[in-house]
Amino acid sequence: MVPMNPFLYVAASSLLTHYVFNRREPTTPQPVLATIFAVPTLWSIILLPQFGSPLSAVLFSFLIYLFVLAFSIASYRLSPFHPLASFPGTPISKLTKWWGVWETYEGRHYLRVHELHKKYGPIVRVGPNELSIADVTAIPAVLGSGGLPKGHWYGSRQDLRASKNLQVLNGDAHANRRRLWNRGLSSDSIESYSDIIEIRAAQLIDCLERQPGKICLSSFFSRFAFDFLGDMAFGGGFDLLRDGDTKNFNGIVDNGVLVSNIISQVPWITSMIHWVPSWRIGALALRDLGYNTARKRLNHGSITKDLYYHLTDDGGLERQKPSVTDILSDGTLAIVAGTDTIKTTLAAIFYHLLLNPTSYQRLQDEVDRVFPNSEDPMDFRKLSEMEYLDACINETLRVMPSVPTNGSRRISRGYGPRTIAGSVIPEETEIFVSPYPLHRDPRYFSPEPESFLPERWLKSPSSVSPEFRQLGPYIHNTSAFIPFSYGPHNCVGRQLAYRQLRYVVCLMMRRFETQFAHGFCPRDWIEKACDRLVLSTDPLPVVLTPRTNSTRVNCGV
Ligand code: HEM
Repeated sequence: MVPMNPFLYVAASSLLTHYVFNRREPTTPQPVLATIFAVPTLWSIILLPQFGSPLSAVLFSFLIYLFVLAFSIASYRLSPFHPLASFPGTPISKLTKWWGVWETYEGRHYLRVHELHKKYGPIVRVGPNELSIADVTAIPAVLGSGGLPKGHWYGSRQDLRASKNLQVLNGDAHANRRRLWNRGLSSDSIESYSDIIEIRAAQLIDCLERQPGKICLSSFFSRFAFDFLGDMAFGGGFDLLRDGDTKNFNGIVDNGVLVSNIISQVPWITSMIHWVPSWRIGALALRDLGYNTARKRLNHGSITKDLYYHLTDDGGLERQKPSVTDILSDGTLAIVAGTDTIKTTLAAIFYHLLLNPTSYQRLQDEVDRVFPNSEDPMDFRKLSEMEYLDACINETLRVMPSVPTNGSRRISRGYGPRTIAGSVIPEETEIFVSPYPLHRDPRYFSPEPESFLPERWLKSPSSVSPEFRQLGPYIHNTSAFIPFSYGPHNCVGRQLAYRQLRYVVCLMMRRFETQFAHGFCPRDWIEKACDRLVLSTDPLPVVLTPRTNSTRVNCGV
């Protein structure tokens, strides 16, 4: 029998669709698209006798169905009945994740989330089913061992047609792969990569000495990072300092990570990446760069004990050899994780030092004191004892962590609610614990948490200036300092990163006086830093002047 009131029937099927999707949240677009196409199509056939014209029946069914579905979803998400209703946030963030897509596209997502925390406090609803928590107690509870498994955010980091890389794995599979990475980045392995740091850093200085006038410092840091990573992980192969970025490796990484970062806001569309040509090209180019580089390395076999020597278990320490497809998928991760982070951090260190001449001078003095003879080799042990150098590096990673957001964790269905940072959080909630808002929280870093003040890291009271003490009460909670994340999924390259950063910064300070280039606007540079998982910055134009013995004396040695 034809229904008396077609509106009610179509509307009821919309509400039923919402109920079903709410109970069994789809993780791929296919069931969503199939349902919202199939249900109104069916109604238009049933209602055809009532409307006479097929066009009117189709229009009516689709309009009513989609309108009621959208209305129902929106009302539920904004209603007091939603499981996350008690958590503050803007109406738009409660309503949809598409605001996050836009902000991510613009690269401002990390700044918006920080603003939301400043306005609403430590727990903020940043999506219909997502919270951002900026509270130190959430770090072990969410990211620590015994914390939560990775959330849907990580799904978008995965090429669906390939093996999972280390970053997206969970549980035992992650622990097994991580063991290989741990060996490749253990203290002994890092010791063996020190020669590569020295050679590539010397080549960087050589290149810079040959550049007259204004140069883009970040571009040279990027070349250094690529060349070092290529030698350390794949036994060589990039040589950007020698040839320039002729194959556009930087562009490939930038485009590839932009795509996955946008998709990570709405991970259920990951499989649609292949429907949008520019996304597909960007993602595939990055995947191919990682695959081909790793494949070439595997074909050559292990000549030195590089990272891939350990990832392929050429030392024969595992009961079962890792599979080739798994090893290949880690190639892209190695490139993205080990190049952009170093480039951005080096550029950010110089940016902050140049903006703060007192800090620059104090670091210069320390460098000249520890290495008084400009030709002496730099001993890595001495570098790790340079308190002010580490203070500058840590302060940069605090105010401008090169990974400002981190991936999400999730309370899985069936595991019940969890109490985190004093609040009961229902299951099926995605949770972000991000460095950026934590590092700028006055409860953890004071005085002036938003300012670059390396002195806050100095341990002995005698090294802290009276000016610093006058700024206000001192709070320094390093438990809230997580630029390398925390727990079993933290950065496996942390120690290697410090080694590179210390060496390059110190060598640059020994060899050059650095100034911002004429006309450079520091404010624009920092405001344009975009979150692409790793912060992506504009070029950093500077002028370098080689230091002579007389300038060293003038600098207080
Ligand atoms: C300043 C430099 C660096 C910073 C700030 C940094 C930061 C991070 C962060 C925050 C994560 C966790 C990302 C997530 O939420 O999943 C991570 C993971 C990772 N990083 Fe780094 N990183 C740096 C340098 C490096 C270097 C030099 C390597 C060497 C190749 C490296 C390799 C990795 C790998 C393989 C992972 C994945 C670990 C896992 O999932 O178990 N990183 N890094």
